[in-house]
Amino acid sequence: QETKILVLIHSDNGGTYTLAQEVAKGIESTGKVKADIKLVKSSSNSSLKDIPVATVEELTTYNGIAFGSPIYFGNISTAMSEFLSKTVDLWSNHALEGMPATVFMSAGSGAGKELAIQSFWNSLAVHGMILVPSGIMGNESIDKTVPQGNTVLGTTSLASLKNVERPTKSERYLAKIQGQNLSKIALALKGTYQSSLITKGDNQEKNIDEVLKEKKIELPTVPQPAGSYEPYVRTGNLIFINQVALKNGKIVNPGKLGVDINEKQVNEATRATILNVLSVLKDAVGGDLNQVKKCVQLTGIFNTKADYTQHADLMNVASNLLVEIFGDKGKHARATYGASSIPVNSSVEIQAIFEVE
Ligand SMILES: Cc1cc2nc3c(=O)[nH]c(=O)nc-3n(C[C@H](O)[C@H](O)[C@H](O)COP(=O)(O)O)c2cc1C
Repeated sequence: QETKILVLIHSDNGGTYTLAQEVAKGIESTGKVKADIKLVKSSSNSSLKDIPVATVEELTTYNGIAFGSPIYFGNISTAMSEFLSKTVDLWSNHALEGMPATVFMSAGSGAGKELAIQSFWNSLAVHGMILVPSGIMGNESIDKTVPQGNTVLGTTSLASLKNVERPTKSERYLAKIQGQNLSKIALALKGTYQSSLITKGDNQEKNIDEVLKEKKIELPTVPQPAGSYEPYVRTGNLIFINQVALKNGKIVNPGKLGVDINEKQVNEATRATILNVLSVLKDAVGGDLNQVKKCVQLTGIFNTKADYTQHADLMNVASNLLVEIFGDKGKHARATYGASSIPVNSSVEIQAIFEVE
């Protein structure tokens, strides 16, 4: 299986992103690891707007994570902190334990730069991640005639010192070798800890009810049809299901993305929708989800504005959950698109086809 490292960042003005690009180059310089740069939240900044947004669920699919954020008051930035606060389920499932991580940060003056990385490390230590420091790696080669953002914990960049280009050449160099170091450690640790890369395979043998219990995923009651149709149709070994974001008789976060609701709210609605799909699927296989042989195809329809293009990121919430539950059997073909309206003002509709025994 391919070795992949996530470079997970928040950036306001692009400083963290510039460092992230160097970290990614360092990761890929080993020739054996692919680096994906993703944001913790979407950005309208022109240099950042095309970077994909990561989901919490996908963190476990990587072999290591390089975290990067601006320093806010000697600490993690607010957006990064918010993202980390959503990883409670991963934490209680020990999902990131033993995975290597490193931290780099973009500073203004550099005030509290080591404190900020150390504080970032607190959260990663609670997750049981293997923290990879920089030590004095590369310090012999940096330009000491100007202040640099080198720290023993990880690279920073002193963005507000204007007499030289920032991040400096030296800071970019340090970021690159920090990435390279993480890459080597990720390769060495690959397969030594229980990431979903391993459990995914295991899940194929595991009882799906146990997987759901372990992951604290509760399936809702089967939604009843709101019109002249069946909740599912089985033809041969294929089951066809269509659902919207109905939960306890109400639509979760109704409306149009970018007008009534934000991406996070659509993500919640998408999770509710795919859980409805699974609930109907369970009903269709007489209560035994172990009979599912394959998720064949998902189609995700989102209520978006005409110029919206990030449907694929929205749909990953559903796709990743299926892989998390069913392992390789959960991998599927997929289509996503935008619609100007969806029945009962749901922000999302999911169509699914499963092959069963
Ligand atoms: C609320 C806030 C607090 C900040 N606190 C610090 C700080 O304690 N130390 C520091 O060096 N820079 C501080 N900065 C400056 C940012 O770290 C700096 O602008 C950083 O380069 C932004 O990274 P970016 O270019 O990726 O957005 C702060 C900025 C903000 C908005």
